[in-house]
Amino acid sequence: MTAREGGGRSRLGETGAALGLAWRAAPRPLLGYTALTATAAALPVATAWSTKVVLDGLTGESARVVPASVALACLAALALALPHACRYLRAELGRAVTLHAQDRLYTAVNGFAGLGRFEDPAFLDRLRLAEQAARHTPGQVVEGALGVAQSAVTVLGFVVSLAVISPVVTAAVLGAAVPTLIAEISLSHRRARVMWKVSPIERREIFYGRLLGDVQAAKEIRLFGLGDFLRGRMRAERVRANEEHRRLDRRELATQSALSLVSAGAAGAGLVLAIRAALDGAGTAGDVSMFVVAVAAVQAALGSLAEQAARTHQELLMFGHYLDVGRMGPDLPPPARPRRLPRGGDIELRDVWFRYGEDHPWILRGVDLTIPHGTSVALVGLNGAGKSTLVKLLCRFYEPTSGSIRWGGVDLRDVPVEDLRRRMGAVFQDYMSYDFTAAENIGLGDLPALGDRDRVVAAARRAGVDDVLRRLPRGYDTMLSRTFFLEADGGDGDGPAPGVVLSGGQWQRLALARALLRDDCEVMILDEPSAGLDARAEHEIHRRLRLLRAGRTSLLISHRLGAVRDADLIVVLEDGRVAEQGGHDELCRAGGPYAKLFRLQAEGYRDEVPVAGREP
Ligand SMILES: Nc1ncnc2c1ncn2[C@@H]1O[C@H](COP(=O)(O)OP(=O)(O)OP(=O)(O)O)[C@@H](O)[C@H]1O
Repeated sequence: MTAREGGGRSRLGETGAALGLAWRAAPRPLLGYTALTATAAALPVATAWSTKVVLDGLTGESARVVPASVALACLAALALALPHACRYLRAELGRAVTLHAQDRLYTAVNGFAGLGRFEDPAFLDRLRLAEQAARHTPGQVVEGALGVAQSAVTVLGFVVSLAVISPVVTAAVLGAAVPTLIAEISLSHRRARVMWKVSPIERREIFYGRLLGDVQAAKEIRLFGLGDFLRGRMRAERVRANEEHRRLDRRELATQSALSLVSAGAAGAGLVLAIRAALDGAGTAGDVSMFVVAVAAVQAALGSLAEQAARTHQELLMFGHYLDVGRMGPDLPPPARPRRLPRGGDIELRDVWFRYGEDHPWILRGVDLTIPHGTSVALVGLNGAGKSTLVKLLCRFYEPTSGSIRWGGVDLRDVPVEDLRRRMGAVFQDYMSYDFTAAENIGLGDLPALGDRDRVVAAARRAGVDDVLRRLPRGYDTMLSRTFFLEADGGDGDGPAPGVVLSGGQWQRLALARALLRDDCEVMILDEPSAGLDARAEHEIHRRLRLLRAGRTSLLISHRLGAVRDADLIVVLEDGRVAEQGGHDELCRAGGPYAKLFRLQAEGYRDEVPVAGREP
């Protein structure tokens, strides 16, 4: 169990951080809310004293019945108005704090330059709890802290009032509240532990829920009849989570019922004593009223104090996850002495070893490779050979486990990662299809060009997708989504225009256009850029890419060897090592793995071409 789950750390720092965040997000609502809470804290004590004076006035023990009655009426009006004002300020505070906290959280998340953390289940659980905490916790901590302060002021006021009447009963009432406080804090620890425990369960449940509603998954789910299977799994996860929550609820029920009995016993005994004292002439009717109100109020305030303290404590445990994500620091250590990437250098991999984690197998086992500047290099190899992994290392999504990658002699680890990525363009195998308009889908490749329609169209032309996009219902402004409407369409009299779904190959060309938008990039990475294209489109794309590659370094991964044969250098990866490299003719002559693969593919094509004059 970690310190976070066990809650062994002091919560003082976290309280300070949450209050600081609330102060920075919304100082005025915070001040207003604090002032109203202070008023609400004093209200019950003032009301009880006014009631006592009125009652004593009615029985002839006091002459201040009229001013006390007026005060009572004013206090009643205030008691009615206060909750509404409090609710408004609380909501205002909550909105501002959520905005601020979420923004900070995702700024921190965007700061993680690598991919490793996003593949770590412990990090994903922490992030989920941090997201929850960002949405609710700072506001609830403020509410809880002020609630605790309010209850403490109320308790103090009544304890003083009660002590004037009976010190013994005061001690008994206070004593009965101590176990409540301890039990509530212990329960809050347990609640936080349960939340940590059910987090992976709930993440899986969310995953199943998303699958069941996902348009891309819908085809396979229906075809393979997976709906009930997935629903069953989702249900099973909820049942498991419910079981954990139920166990906790039962423990709470038992503890809190026992503690309520203790409190009720103390209050009953005190009441008997107060009535007997009044009957014996040792007190007034006002004293009895004061006593009854004070005991009830002290118990209620102590109960509320314990509950607020426990809830705040639990929120702080969750808030710890939020703070942890913010304090994680960079996943890729920034260079101690940053260096500039030289223009136009070769890229060299020197004895690069890589595995995704300590308990994962080696994927790259001592890769030595030079990618000369301005050349086109093709990377080929069987599935799982490590081609995409090598590309991910070039983009510095991960660091080599050992060895180094140099650009013009400069180790990539010595270069700020943003500088490196600014010099690169890429189409990944698992490219993104954003639920945005067609123009935005391309413009995201270079944000300054997002509103530059000429550049967007030029990139679409280069990727051979311009015609397709022009023919869409709203041209480049068509929403490429069946999930969202174009926001600007929301108020149209005819109703919003539905989005459009592109074909796989059209999406792929769009992804290519996105990469090509960065026309000044020095290294272009194309990981299977034509896997989804028809033969004519593939031929056309490769012709265009050859033109575009001129003068810049390109790295092409493809299983279609016909597409890579004109590359300046073909590199064959096998078992995490460079098995051979050279030009197409040279490798064919060598008769190694490339030649075998090429022959295999060529034979496949030969068989499909019917011989003229003969029936197939
Ligand atoms: N994020 C990851 N975490 C753990 N293992 C991974 C990850 N990504 C890839 N691998 C593993 O690394 C190996 C190489 O994968 P990689 O995607 O680099 O191969 P590839 O040569 O590009 O294959 P393909 O031709 O099928 O695209 C595979 O065995 C894969 O299971």
